[in-house]
Amino acid sequence: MTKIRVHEYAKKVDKPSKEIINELSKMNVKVPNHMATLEDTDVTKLDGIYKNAAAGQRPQAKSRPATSRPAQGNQSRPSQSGQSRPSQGGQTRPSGQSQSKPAAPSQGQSRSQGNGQRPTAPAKSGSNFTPKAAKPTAGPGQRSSGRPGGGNRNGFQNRNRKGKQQQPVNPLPPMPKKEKELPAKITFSESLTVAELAKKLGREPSEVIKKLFMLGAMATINQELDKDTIELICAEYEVEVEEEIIVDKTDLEVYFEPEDENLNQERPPVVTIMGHVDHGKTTLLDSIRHTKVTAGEAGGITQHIGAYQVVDDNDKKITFLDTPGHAAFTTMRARGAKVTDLAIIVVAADDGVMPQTVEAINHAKAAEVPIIIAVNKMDKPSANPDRVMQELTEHGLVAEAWGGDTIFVPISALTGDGIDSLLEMVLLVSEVGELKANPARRAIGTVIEAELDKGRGSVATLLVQDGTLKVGDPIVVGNTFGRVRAMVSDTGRRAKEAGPSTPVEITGLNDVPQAGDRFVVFEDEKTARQVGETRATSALQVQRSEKTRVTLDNLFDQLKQGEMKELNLIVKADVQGAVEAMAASLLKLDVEGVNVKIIHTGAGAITESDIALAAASNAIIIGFNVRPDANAKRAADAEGVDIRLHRIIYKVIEEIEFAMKGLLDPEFEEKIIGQAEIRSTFKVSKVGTIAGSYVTEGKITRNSGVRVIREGIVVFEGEIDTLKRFKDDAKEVAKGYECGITIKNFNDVKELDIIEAFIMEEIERK
Ligand SMILES: Nc1nc2c(ncn2[C@@H]2O[C@H](COP(=O)(O)OP(=O)(O)OP(=O)(O)O)[C@@H](O)[C@H]2O)c(=O)[nH]1
Repeated sequence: MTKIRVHEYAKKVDKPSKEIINELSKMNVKVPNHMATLEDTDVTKLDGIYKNAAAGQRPQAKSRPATSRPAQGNQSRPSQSGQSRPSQGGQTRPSGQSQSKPAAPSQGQSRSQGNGQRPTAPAKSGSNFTPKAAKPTAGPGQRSSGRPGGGNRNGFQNRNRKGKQQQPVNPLPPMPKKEKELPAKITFSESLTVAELAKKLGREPSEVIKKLFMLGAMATINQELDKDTIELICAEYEVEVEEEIIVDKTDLEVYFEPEDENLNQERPPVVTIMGHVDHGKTTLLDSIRHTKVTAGEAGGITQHIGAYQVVDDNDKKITFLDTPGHAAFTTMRARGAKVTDLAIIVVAADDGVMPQTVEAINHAKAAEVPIIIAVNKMDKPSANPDRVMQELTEHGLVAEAWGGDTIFVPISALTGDGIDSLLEMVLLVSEVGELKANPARRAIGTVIEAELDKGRGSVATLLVQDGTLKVGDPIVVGNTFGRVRAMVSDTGRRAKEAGPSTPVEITGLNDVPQAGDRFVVFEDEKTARQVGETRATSALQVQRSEKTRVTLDNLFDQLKQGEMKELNLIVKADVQGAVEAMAASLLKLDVEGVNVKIIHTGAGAITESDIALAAASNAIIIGFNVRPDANAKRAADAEGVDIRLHRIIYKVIEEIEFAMKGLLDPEFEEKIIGQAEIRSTFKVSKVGTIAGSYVTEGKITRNSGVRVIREGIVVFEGEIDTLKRFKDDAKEVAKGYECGITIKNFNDVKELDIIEAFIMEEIERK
């Protein structure tokens, strides 16, 4: 509401400004002139006097229809109409007095005023009052019957006998507005403007402003109020207030906030086995799986889904993440530690602590995961567990036997010795960690592995970290979504549900998520779809903006480094894990002057869109265990896109490294410098055939390369042996001159052959 000036108000109520100024002065409000602005509080007071007119004509028009029942109005209308009744009854219409009263009910909106005035209208104009009322302001004079007319007349009377009028008017303002009931509670997020708060409270903004003023704060209607002020005002009204924290539904991390701990139950620990190459990770994982899983599952064939669960002799479960052990998979292993409760670090007793042992320790420490050291290969005569313990103290892992708190378990992954006690220790450590989850909640967890399966579509191995995942659940996985169509357990059996710490393979997603992505089950499919789609869109946007940023960075780098080169790669592999491992290794390639940029990665076949991207960005495509489909092959041929297909990771890396080094060699481009036409040939013993030529274009130089062209076909390409002008050797012969040319290792020159001379020029790298 903007502030109103005296003359504006006067116009509104159809009174002279002077009268308004007088009224104000009676209220002890001093205004200098008709241009003065009125405070909201003063307007409210004036409204108390002039409400009838101030309410404007529109409300009257609305209330018209009601006037057709003025007679019954008497019985039917409550309060205000009641007040007007006596006057109607007594003095009948003509009078201003009778109307002045109804006019007064200050805020009484259209309806109530209408009631008050109704009697006048019907009395004078009968049935035709309605149309007239539609043009309210026109002629108050003629339209004495119309509402505005009535209003005016009121006004006259007001003006004429202000004194008398004042009496009845003044008592009325106190007559409270029909105040809306206050709400029991209001909510807001971050802040509210005065107007918004007033609306929520069902009060006039002016009232809230007044309250603020009383509290010592000057505020305008559009002013933002902070949390404290909102609380203060609400306290004044005794209304409960609550700040709503706006939750980003699409942020999956939000769902990982711990819920009510009382509902939590014990859950199996999730364990990752890490260690140096050849120290026995795979053997240990296999050994555990075979002794425990297959023993329990009579004849069951364990399928590889990136994780499995074992049950110990006391029916306690342990989940193992079967992360690949190759050094190139560091990325995935590091990620494995994120969902891991406990890390077993395998150290071969005959080999001791090696670089990757240290790396593994650092990953586990970074993830704040307890470590158990499995001293492996104890069956070997060369096993020296003391050395392992000794070496590990340097990395802050001191064995219990030596006064520290790190558990060391001597084992032989090969013979199975010590594995039971290793599992026992795992359970012991996890008991201390009090691993809990609430099987009753909707599932959340992490993707361990995902791939595109020809028959089944997107297949993802999920680790349920909390809650229970069920077939049919609407789910968002990373930037993909869907409904859990089918679930397969680590033992290859169909499952209907999977509780906390259970790995399970699911189908039903619209796309292939990435290893390490979070998943969340939603209440309904619609929400899941919305969240999934929003995430996919924003991921795409981020990807796009990153791409632009990279280009800008490159520009800067190029300026800085003078000659900066980049190798754009697109990496496709059969499984997401391999994609990531390869991408990580490729990014590590360190060839001076060349930057590797992986512009796109993905699991699945090489597609036409990959080719399009490669063509647009001048990229090479690396395919690991995948092939381009027919369309992609055609497109690649057409666009000249280079696709490298491999089955062994290190070969990929080697090849790219080699190519990168090759890229550093200078690049040359052929430049044709001239042409000569052979006019005659001379055979000279010892020298060979001399081509007597006439230079028709450019020049022929002694050191240029030459091509012999016969009827448009290149018959030979080589170097000049001798270039003579008459009997003398010449360095170069220009256009319009004759010369004798012999070509190295080529004597089959013929008359009318064209000799094209070219040089190889070094070109600047792009
Ligand atoms: N004697 C003996 N040999 C073992 C034991 N554990 C593993 N090996 C052998 O050590 C070699 C390497 O074992 P892997 O299990 O492949 O080792 P890894 O750590 O998984 O190796 P990467 O997968 O290459 O990282 C294999 O030849 C195993 O048979 C053990 O307890 N005793």
